[in-house]
Amino acid sequence: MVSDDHQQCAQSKNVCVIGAGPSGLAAARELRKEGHRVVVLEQNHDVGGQWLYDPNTDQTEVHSSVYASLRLTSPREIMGYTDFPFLVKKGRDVRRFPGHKELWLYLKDFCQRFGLREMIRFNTRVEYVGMLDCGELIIGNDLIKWVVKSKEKKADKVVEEVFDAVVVATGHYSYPRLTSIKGMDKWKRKQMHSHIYRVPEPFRNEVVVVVGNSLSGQDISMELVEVAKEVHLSAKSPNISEGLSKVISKHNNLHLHPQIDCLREDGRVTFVDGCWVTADTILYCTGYSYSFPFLDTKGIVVVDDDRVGPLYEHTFPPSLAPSLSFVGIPRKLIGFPFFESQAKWIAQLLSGKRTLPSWDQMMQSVKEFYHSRDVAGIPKHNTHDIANFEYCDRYADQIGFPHLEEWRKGLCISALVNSDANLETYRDSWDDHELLQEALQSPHFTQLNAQAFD
Ligand SMILES: Cc1cc2nc3c(=O)[nH]c(=O)nc-3n(C[C@H](O)[C@H](O)[C@H](O)COP(=O)(O)OP(=O)(O)OC[C@H]3O[C@@H](n4cnc5c(N)ncnc54)[C@H](O)[C@@H]3O)c2cc1C
Repeated sequence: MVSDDHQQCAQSKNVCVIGAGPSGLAAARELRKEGHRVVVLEQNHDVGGQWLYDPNTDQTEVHSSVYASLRLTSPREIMGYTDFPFLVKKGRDVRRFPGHKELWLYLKDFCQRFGLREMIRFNTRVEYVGMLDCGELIIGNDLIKWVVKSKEKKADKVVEEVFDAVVVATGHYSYPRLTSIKGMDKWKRKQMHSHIYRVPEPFRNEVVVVVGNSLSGQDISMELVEVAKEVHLSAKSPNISEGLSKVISKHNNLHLHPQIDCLREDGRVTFVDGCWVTADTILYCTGYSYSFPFLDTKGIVVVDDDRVGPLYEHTFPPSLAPSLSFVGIPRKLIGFPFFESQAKWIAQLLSGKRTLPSWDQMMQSVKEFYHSRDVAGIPKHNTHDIANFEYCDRYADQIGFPHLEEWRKGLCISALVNSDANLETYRDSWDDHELLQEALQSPHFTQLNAQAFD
């Protein structure tokens, strides 16, 4: 284990990071590097967040939505943190798109390498975060302090602590986004969300309706067809990818339908085109909602139709910055390096090395961002979908963080294009060999390779 060099910073703060998933780990590391005193509170028994697979779905609250067969949708080369490549390791899952466990092991290696575990209190769930009542509310400056109440598993006692700053890194793939369908409450057969789907076996010989054809909907349908009697995939749009069309034409028991119109008490599921099937199970692959049940900001930060706001650059609520921040809110970007850039920014703001724009400027920026999304016809619930490398580079510029390497961008796009055309095979067969060579010959792999596991 080699710990990072810690800076002596003039304004060292007591910081609580909530969550030890990929974004919380990046935050903890950068905060400590900057000289802050860091405590990470993690409800689970280990690091990894989504990547800590949890086969038990019968308990009331499960964090991870990862299913047993899940393999990465992005190639491993683009997944790593900027100075810790996600290398192929002997005796492990060496595939380019490895299974979920390999990413979990990578995150454990990351913690080991940089000595992060010592900052983490495991099995400790945060139940409340709120501003310390200082008599009057002092908004927008350093004097806000935060009360964090947490509870250790199997202990009754709630521990109350006060911090100078809180970084929320609790992820957003754990609270199912449920659709509302006519007759849903009266439909007596099995209805479940992909959040608690793990293996196909319980659906053997069943007729299953899968709602939603996003990544999980497609993946799960593809494995269900091997055991279920029939799989009926209900998609919002009739425009499906070439890859999905190929899969459907290959399997006699996989059928595509439009949206569901209503559910009937006798088990019928009727689609908007009038077709119907009698199903045993409806599996909702309808995505996830942002939720921070522990967070009390007196209404300053709210979640409105999956818009968490107002957040300056998806990270800081202007009225509470920099003492309250969020890492990992944006979707549809290359996650780990972005989390690092967010973490660095937060750490440097807290130490006083950098300053934020004025409250007015931050609010104006948020407003302009919302307006640009409205004009582009992007629904509010997709506020945090970035899908834009330029945004990541602009974000990085604010703190002098390196831009995403061109090969990272290229490999990300080639995987997306390949999955679109070859849904069933893209994780095992590809044609981006030149880009891959470029990546493997880049400093990320050639210079950091030796350091990563020395
Ligand atoms: C099915 C699925 C497939 C995915 N595939 C990919 C992929 O191929 N590539 C990719 O880049 N991303 C993928 N993702 C996205 C994935 O979520 C991110 O890679 C990453 O895990 C986000 O990290 P995070 O730390 O922000 O959140 P998480 O990984 O969710 O970690 C949050 C942590 O916070 C903890 N926590 C939450 N609430 C509390 C509390 N109250 N108190 C204490 N601790 C708390 C949780 O236990 C958890 O450890 C996938 C997600 C899902 C669900």
